[in-house]
Amino acid sequence: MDQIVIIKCGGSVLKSLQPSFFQRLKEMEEEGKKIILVHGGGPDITKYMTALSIPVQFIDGVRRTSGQAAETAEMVLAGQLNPWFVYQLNQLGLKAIGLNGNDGALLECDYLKKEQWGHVGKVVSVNKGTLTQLMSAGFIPVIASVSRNLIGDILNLNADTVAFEIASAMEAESLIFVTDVDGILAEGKTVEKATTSSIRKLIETGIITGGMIPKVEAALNCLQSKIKEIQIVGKELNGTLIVKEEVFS
Ligand SMILES: Nc1ncnc2c1ncn2[C@@H]1O[C@H](COP(=O)(O)OP(=O)(O)O)[C@@H](O)[C@H]1O
Ligand SMILES: CC(=O)N[C@@H](CCC(=O)OP(=O)(O)O)C(=O)O
Repeated sequence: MDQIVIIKCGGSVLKSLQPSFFQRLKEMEEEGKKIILVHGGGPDITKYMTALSIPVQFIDGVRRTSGQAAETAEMVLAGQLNPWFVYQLNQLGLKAIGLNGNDGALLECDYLKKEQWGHVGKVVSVNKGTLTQLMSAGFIPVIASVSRNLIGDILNLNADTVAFEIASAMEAESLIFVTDVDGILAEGKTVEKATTSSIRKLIETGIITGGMIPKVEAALNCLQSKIKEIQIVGKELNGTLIVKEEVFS
């Protein structure tokens, strides 16, 4: 079976991805790996919300999303960043195709908890067929983390969570989170290897906060599924490897 690699690019880093990143994608393709890209766009959504005087609120790295905030998220993610990213990839000779959760009925979504989070969505199911057909035709799917539910309400999806859901549904071999820091940092240094218990401790002690929380939670969920390799890395692709608890004999 094809080895599938999911790469999630955070909004924090999307616009400053380096040639080495795109080169690595090409190498992975040459190695016969199938790539799926997922992207966020938190900073740009915040920028446009601020310009439109829409209040911005994050709780543990997840945006509380009003109806207007959801409209902004859809405009920015599916209307602007996704075409921009697809364009960059195509320019470099990678055959990319842009999708949001609606395209090819890719993501079935519903409200996470409307009274608490507003228009934040959760992924109910992933349409594997949409992705496998595109990949068989030689495309790299590039997925924006926004979708609509069955009655057409816009749902803002955290891109780290979407990356995990896609990785899990596609039985991916690895999931790589690319962000604006070289992995999980503690006392100013990269934690090279993290396990469930070390991550829990770093959250409890307030070392992991904000936007790193959805990432490590997605990583911990990956450890429960069959995904073998999970990394959180910076632009140069150096960072933290997340592994199951080490067994000491
Ligand atoms: N222990 C930690 N190590 C590294 N980054 C952390 C940590 N705790 C919080 N963060 C924050 O998480 C941010 C990355 O998350 P986020 O801004 O949501 O990025 P992205 O847009 O890539 O998803 C870092 O820039 C940093 O400010
Ligand atoms: C519900 C929720 O938090 N949605 C995110 C979607 C974008 C995202 O996840 O962007 P990053 O990858 O840059 O963090 C948001 O509104 O910021």
